[in-house]
Amino acid sequence: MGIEVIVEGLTKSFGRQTVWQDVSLTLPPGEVSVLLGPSGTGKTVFLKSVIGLLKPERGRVLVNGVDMVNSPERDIYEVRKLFGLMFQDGALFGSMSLFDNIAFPLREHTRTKETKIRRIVMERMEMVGLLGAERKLPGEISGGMRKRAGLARALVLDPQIVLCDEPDSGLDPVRTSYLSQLLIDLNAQTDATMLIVTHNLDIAATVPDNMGMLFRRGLVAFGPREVLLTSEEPVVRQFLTGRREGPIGMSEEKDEATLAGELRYGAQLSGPPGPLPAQLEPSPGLPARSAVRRRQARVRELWDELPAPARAALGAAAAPGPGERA
Ligand SMILES: Nc1ncnc2c1ncn2[C@@H]1O[C@H](COP(=O)(O)OP(=O)(O)OP(=O)(O)O)[C@@H](O)[C@H]1O
Repeated sequence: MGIEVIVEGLTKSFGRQTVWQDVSLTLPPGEVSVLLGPSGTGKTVFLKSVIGLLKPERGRVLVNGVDMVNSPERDIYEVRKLFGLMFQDGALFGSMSLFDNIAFPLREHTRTKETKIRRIVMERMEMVGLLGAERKLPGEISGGMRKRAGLARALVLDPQIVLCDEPDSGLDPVRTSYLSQLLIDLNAQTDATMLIVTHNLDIAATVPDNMGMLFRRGLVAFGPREVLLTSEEPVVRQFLTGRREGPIGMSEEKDEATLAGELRYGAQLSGPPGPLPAQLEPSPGLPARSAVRRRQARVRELWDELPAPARAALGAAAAPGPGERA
């Protein structure tokens, strides 16, 4: 099972510019979480802070008992091995085949024999639907395939926490839908804790168990997806429904994929309260996600703190039973 990530009171500045302050949230083990936010709100800076590549001035990030902000570099380096990272641009080496790109972390960080490397790489390539493309160079394949190769590479060391930085950037809505399904399928197969940073509403509406949103130097909210999807907070409503009127201005403009997602989900979310967009299920033949059962138990514990619209969206079946209330 994936590992819990606890973020407490995190504040990050560059010189006099505060990117965000006092951010606290917990990524529940094995669940999929999405961090939304307009461009430039510091989502990438947040990911880099979680793995200890950037140093916030205040707060801590606890992973496996190690504080990724304040611990000695040696300890942070060890814990970083638990993470798989998928970067925005895939970050593949242009002169290496896909096979060699995906094998790279194994060759670089382990003493695994080539026969075993081959088995692991082929398994991961199969997971992301890239079998047959082993010999291709990154420049010879589509953007969607490059993303999937980046994801396969993030998975070769069997990470317990997977961080994806805008996995959808540059993808059309159809490819983004395939990618959304792939993220859920990978979670079903690995049970890793996943954090996806995005401003894509297709992913936000259909993939995560939990959602949060960064806006103007703060975390607006973080919690079960139903909390954000039913939130009355003006900035959250505007972001999720794509209205021009609201606190988000031109300087925090959205990209094409965001607008396409809004066409699909905006109407559903801005209309009168109704069923939320359904969360994706793993593809047929894959195991059920273990996170679902754990999340149900967690939601029952949280129940009394949840806003009424979120409880309504979760439905009476999610409520704690008579002797279960704290
Ligand atoms: N190393 C750095 N030095 C100085 N400023 C930085 C550095 N890295 C990021 N920033 C600033 O921090 C802010 C947040 O950047 P970040 O890339 O995290 O935003 P984002 O939410 O990921 O944006 P996008 O959605 O467009 O990728 C920006 O104003 C950026 O210029």
